[in-house]
Amino acid sequence: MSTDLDTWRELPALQQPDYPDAAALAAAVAELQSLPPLVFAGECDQLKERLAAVARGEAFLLQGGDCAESFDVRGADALRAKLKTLLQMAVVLTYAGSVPVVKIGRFAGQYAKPRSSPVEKRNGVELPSYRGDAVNSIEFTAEARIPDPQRLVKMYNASAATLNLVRAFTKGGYADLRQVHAWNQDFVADSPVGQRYEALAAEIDRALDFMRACGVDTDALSSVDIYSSHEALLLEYERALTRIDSRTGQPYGVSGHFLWIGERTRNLDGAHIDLLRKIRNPIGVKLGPNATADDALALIDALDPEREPGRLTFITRMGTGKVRENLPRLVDKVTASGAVVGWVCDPMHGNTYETANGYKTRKFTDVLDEVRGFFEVHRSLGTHPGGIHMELTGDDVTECTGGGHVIDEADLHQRYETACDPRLNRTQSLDLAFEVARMYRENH
Ligand SMILES: O=C[C@H](O)[C@H](O)COP(=O)(O)O
Ligand SMILES: C=C(OP(=O)(O)O)C(=O)O
Repeated sequence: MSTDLDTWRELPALQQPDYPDAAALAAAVAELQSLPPLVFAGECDQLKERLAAVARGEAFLLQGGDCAESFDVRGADALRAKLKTLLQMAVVLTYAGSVPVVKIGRFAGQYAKPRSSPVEKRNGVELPSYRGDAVNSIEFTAEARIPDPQRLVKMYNASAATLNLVRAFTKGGYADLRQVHAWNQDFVADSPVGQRYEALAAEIDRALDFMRACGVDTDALSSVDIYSSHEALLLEYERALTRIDSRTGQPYGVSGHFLWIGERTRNLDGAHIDLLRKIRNPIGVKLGPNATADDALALIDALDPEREPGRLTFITRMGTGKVRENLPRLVDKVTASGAVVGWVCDPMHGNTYETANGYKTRKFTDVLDEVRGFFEVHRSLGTHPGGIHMELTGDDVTECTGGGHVIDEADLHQRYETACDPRLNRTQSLDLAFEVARMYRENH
C-alpha cells in the first residue's frame, strides 16, 4: 500500500471549506504541523483491540456526545455533565446488560459539520451555512460565515483543553466506580429514571462490599478509559495531524483515538477514504439508508484490506422506518464475506425532522425503535449488535421530544441550545441506556 499521505489532494474532497485566503490556510496548517500529537498511537492500538472485542461479540460500544462541540465553553461543567451521563449509561449497560462497555466520547475534536446545503436562508437573506466552529461562526452575518483557517488552530487548542479535562476526570478519581451514587446525586429526587439508576447503584454497592469482604482489591475500579472521537471531515486538519509513530514507523491520525467518515463523504473514489485508509487508527464509517451491501464490501476492501480485527466499525443510521428492511442485506453479505467488522447503531441521524415552527428535532420513540430494529436484525441473523452511537448532552436541554420527562414540540423552545442537530438530554440518555440494556439481555 502506498504510504504517500498526500494523494488525497488529487481526489474529489467533499464538504471542505472554501477558504478565501490560501496563504492564511498554509500558515494555519504549518502551525498545526509544529504542534504535538493530541493522542498517542499506543492508545489508538489499545482501542482497536477493544473494538476487536466489540466486533467479535464480546463487548458493547457506547459512543456519544455533542452533535457539534463549541469553542464557547466556559468552565468544566458541561463536559463534566456529559461525562457523568456517559458513565451512568455505561454502568447501566455493564450491570444490567452484563457486558463490557467500550466508551468513546464524541468530543475533543467534533468541531466540523457536513451540511445538506451550502447555504442557509433566513428572512430572504442567504449566507453560507455554518459548518462547525472549526470552520466559521454560527452567527448569521456575512462576515461570521467566512471560513477562517485560524479556526483550525483553535480546534486543536480546544481539543487539547477538552482532552486534558477528560483525562483529569477519568483518571483522577471522579470516574471511580465506587462513586456510582455520587454521579446521580443531582438527579434522584425528581426523576423516575434517576431513582431507577439509584436502585441499580445500590446493588452495585452491595456487590462491591461483597467483593471487598472476600478480599478482592477494588482499586482497579478507580479510573476508566474514555477515548476521543470525531468525524474526520476537514482534510487539511487531519493531514496536519497525521504523524509517523516512532514505535512502528506507521502513520496515525493523532487528532483523536477513533475517527469516522461521514455518510456524505464516504465515496470510494474520494479524498476522505484515501487519507483514512493510510492511517492505522480504528476507524468508523457511517452507512445511511441508501448504502448497499456492495458499498459495504468495497469499503471493507478499501479501509481494511488486511482484515485487521477492530480496524473497521460500521455505524448504521438508517432511520426507524428503514432499519428492518435495509440493514439485513448489509449484515448478511458482510458476514458471508468472512469480514469481521463492528456493527453500531446511530439512531439519531436517520430520524431528524423539522417541526412546523422550525425546530430540527427527533422523537425519542423513533430513536428507541431504530435501536430495537437494529437488535431484531442482529438477533435474526445471529450476529452481534455491537453498540450505539448517540448525540447527547448532560444538560437538561429540550431538543428531542418524548422520553421519561415528556417533552413535546411546544416545549422545544425552552432550552434548545444545539449548534446543529438535536441531542438527547440526560434523562432521555439514561432512559435509553436502560432500554438498550434490556434489549441486550433479551438478545443473549
Ligand atoms: O450532524 C450531521 C449533519 O451535519 C447534520 O445532520 C446536517 O444537518 P443539515 O441537514 O441541517 O445540514
Ligand atoms: C454528520 C454526522 O452523521 P452522518 O454522517 O451519519 O450524517 C454526524 O454524526 O455528525
